[in-house]
Amino acid sequence: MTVNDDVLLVHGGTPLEGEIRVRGAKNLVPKAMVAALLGSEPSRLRNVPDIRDVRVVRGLLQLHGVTVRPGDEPGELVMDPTRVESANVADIDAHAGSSRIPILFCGPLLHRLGHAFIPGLGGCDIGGRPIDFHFDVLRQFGATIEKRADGQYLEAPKGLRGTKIRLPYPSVGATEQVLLTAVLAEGVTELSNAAVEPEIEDLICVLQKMGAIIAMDTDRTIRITGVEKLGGYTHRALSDRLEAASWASAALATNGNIYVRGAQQRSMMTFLNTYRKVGGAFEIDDEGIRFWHPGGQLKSIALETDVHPGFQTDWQQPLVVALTQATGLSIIHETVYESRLGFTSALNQMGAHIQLYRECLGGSDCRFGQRNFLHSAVVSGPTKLQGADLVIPDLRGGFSYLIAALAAEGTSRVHGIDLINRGYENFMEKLVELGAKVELPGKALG
Ligand SMILES: CC(=O)N[C@H]1[C@@H](OP(=O)(O)OP(=O)(O)OC[C@H]2O[C@@H](n3ccc(=O)[nH]c3=O)[C@H](O)[C@@H]2O)O[C@H](CO)[C@@H](O)[C@@H]1O
Ligand SMILES: C=C(OP(=O)(O)O)C(=O)O
Repeated sequence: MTVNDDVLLVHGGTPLEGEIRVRGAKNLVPKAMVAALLGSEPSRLRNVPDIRDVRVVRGLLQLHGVTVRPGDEPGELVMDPTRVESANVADIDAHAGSSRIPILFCGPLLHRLGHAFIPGLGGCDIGGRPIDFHFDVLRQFGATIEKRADGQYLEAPKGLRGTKIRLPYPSVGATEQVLLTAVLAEGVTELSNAAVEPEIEDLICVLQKMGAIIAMDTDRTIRITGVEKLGGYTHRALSDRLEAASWASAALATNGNIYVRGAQQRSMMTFLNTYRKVGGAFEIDDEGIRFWHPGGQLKSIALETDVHPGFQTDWQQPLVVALTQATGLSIIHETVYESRLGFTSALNQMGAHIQLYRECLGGSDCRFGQRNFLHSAVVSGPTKLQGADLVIPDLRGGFSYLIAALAAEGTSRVHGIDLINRGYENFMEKLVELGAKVELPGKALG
């Protein structure tokens, strides 16, 4: 196990109380930035958070000749794609392993340049995360793909043509790949079994503003009529429902009370239902949502993660920490990623009782049943948590460790906290604002 030297000391036992603000969604903003590459005019994106995934895409856009500059209001980016060019492969390679987003440059670069080079992808280590659907759909559009030692090289010798596609699973990334490719492809594309996450709907809104023709049916079918040219867009990114839910779970696990400015009910309905079943309280107004622990015992639940409108997998890890404080047995069935429960072993070291299973517990069979994946969990609670030495494994697992450390008695040393900057804007400042007792050894906070 690698122990990074960026360590946060967390002195637990203080309820998180106060107000924080979430901005644009990590899972939308970088994709809307890629969409700007398809336009013949500058685009303006608002509500952009200062997170690493945004910086990575900004760097990639600039490598391809797109100028990116701050706009008039805080959190606004203006992207001018009028001089798109091939990037130096050696420079692009510096972005290898940085995030999942580079794969989404395929369609836009094929349209703009006729070829694309995509470095190796990063993202959270929570399963195999293959990209076979992406390459299958790109081939259907007419692309050729050559695997090279340092990445993938793509060409579209005869241009890209609309096609009929059915995804084997409603993958978010593969759906975005189809959208970003089909909008400028010749003719009509029909995508069935598409992902319909709120971030995908928002990306469709961005593309429609640029001049695309996209129809969404109620049965996971999306029809895209290719157009010859797209313009720019002005768009305010939808807010980050994943970050909002993380703070909601933190409020529950620490007996706290947090007003999350920017949180939106519409994209969080499934989370809110679950929060209420566990015994958490919330109040919604026009500007955000207040989440709190209303006192008394939390209730155990059976929970299955799923594609939208189901319970989003990125909500799972932070909520599991709160479930260690619920009375009785909670069952978690993770059906989106085969290895997203490994983070629980550190919670057990802190005093939690969580047992993992290979079987599909909790109702339905998933792709991972009868295989060698520990993808179900039984959480038995409530259990007192004790401070520990923790090494952050992935983005949401990392935030979960912060929550656990804040809820625990005593002091925890949380290693590798820089990873959290990938998806949580200014999280340390927010923790301090909420009254958390945290220290960066040798540095002042707050
Ligand atoms: C940057 C971003 O937006 N990340 C989100 C995106 O990830 P991402 O787009 O990578 O997730 P997908 O929806 O594509 O993956 C879902 C499942 O499909 C499988 N799969 C996917 C593609 C493929 O080519 N082959 C394949 O087998 C994956 O291994 C996984 O089991 O959606 C996930 C599901 O809501 C979220 O957890 C991530 O936060
Ligand atoms: C899994 C996640 O992100 P990514 O796809 O960027 O790894 C996440 O945001 O929890």
